[in-house]
Amino acid sequence: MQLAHQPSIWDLAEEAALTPLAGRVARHELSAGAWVDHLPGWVTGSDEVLDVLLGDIGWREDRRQMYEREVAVPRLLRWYSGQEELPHRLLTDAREQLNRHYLPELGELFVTAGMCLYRDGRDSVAWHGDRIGRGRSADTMVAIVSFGSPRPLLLRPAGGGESLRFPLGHGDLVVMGGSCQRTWEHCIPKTARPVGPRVSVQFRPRGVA
Ligand SMILES: O=C(O)CCC(=O)C(=O)O
Ligand SMILES: [Fe+2]
Repeated sequence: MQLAHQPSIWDLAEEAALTPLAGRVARHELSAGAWVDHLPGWVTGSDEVLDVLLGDIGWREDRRQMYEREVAVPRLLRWYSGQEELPHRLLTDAREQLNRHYLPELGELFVTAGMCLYRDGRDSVAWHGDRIGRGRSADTMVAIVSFGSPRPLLLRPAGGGESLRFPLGHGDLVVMGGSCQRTWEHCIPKTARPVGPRVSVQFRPRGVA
């Protein structure tokens, strides 16, 4: 006699998938030719992706050049050059779908994947633009897919001003485009609220960081 199939956690976990971008992603025009596209819930079934990202994928502490000086960055980093296979096929599919959607406007491909792990509310990144490389002088795009605990991405005009707040939850997409890296700054502020880990995956064209 065969035993009845016991449901396991794998039967309950929803398989990670992408939802369509076209006609659903909302564009927010900022000043000076900068814009932000936002699509909450772009990825469904994100738990299995987060599980992989929170595993041993080679996270390391890093230092990064910001504001013309080197500052300690309170978060862990993992960089994928574009040659190296990404740790979950959903991320490879995500880059492909972003390329199909944005290529006509961007004129080149998203290649690299920079990943940041914010272990808790004490991890953060200070106000900055992604201005190492071509983002300093030319329009470009940085596409961010967020997994895990929601954290807000704040944007303000470079040099200061009122800030805009984009909540980034599990499976959400935000794309910073146009002059955003030159004329605006962004940050992930610290929070005293008890928050779990968050992983940000940022796709950029070659030569933008
Ligand atoms: O955590 C994020 O989503 C943003 C990270 C970021 O701005 C950066 O690493 O340049
Ligand atoms: Fe950034």
